[in-house]
Amino acid sequence: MSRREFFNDALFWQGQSVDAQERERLAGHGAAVLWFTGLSGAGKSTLASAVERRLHDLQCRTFVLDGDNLRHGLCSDLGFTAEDRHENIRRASEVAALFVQSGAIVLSALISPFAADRARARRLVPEGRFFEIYCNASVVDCERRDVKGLYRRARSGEVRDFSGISSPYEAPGAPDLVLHTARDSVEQCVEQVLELVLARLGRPQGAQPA
Ligand SMILES: Nc1ncnc2c1ncn2[C@@H]1O[C@H](COP(=O)(O)OS(=O)(=O)O)[C@@H](OP(=O)(O)O)[C@H]1O
Ligand SMILES: Nc1ncnc2c1ncn2[C@@H]1O[C@H](COP(=O)(O)OP(=O)(O)O)[C@@H](O)[C@H]1O
Repeated sequence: MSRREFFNDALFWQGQSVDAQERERLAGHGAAVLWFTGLSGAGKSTLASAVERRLHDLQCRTFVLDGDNLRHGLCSDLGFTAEDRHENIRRASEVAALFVQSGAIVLSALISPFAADRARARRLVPEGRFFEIYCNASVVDCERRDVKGLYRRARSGEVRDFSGISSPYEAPGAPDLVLHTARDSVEQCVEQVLELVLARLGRPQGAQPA
């Protein structure tokens, strides 16, 4: 990046004015947040990593944010009370915004049960760069999968404050995309995500419509 490009980027991110042409050029880089939300077991991690693989094939730079890399480090002091979840999502949102500034596509795979927290995450990135992707699978469907055995432990009371059972999950009212993960296959859901992202951000060279 030249000094001029760097300077313009800095102005852009400080919210100061750059001329329209320059803004257009900056908007041309593919940075964005794909914010997957849904119950535990709804398919967020599976889809975030499958979409990430496809984006790598398109030479996009990506970063996945999920419980594994956040709750073991940056958020290791947090549990699952509403207060701790607000803070978890606040930190994740700030990290996502930083990665967007670096030009990456961030794929967030957190339950993020509260609409207000997701709305704040959206506000931290430039307009049109945040995609709320609702992995829509019911408690019944997720419990049937019970990928990690957590539903069973939540039903027995061993795990407390469990989303969808003993802690609320606010489904998105107007998400950018709804994936019916108990109806459609992983491959079908991945195609739906890519279609949305490529349509809104523009196709990197070599990307073909599905
Ligand atoms: N009480 C309770 N409720 C929900 N989830 C629980 C709980 N305890 C542990 N886990 C595991 O933690 C993962 C969810 O962490 P998140 O950071 O995504 O949660 S949140 O966004 O702050 O609500 C979640 O991961 P996923 O299953 O991938 O969603 C669970 O494996
Ligand atoms: N369309 C689909 N999208 C995502 N996952 C699916 C789909 N169909 C079946 N699955 C399965 O559901 C499970 C979802 O688990 P996971 O991705 O860990 O969910 P989450 O990250 O939301 O907790 C996986 O075992 C996955 O193979």
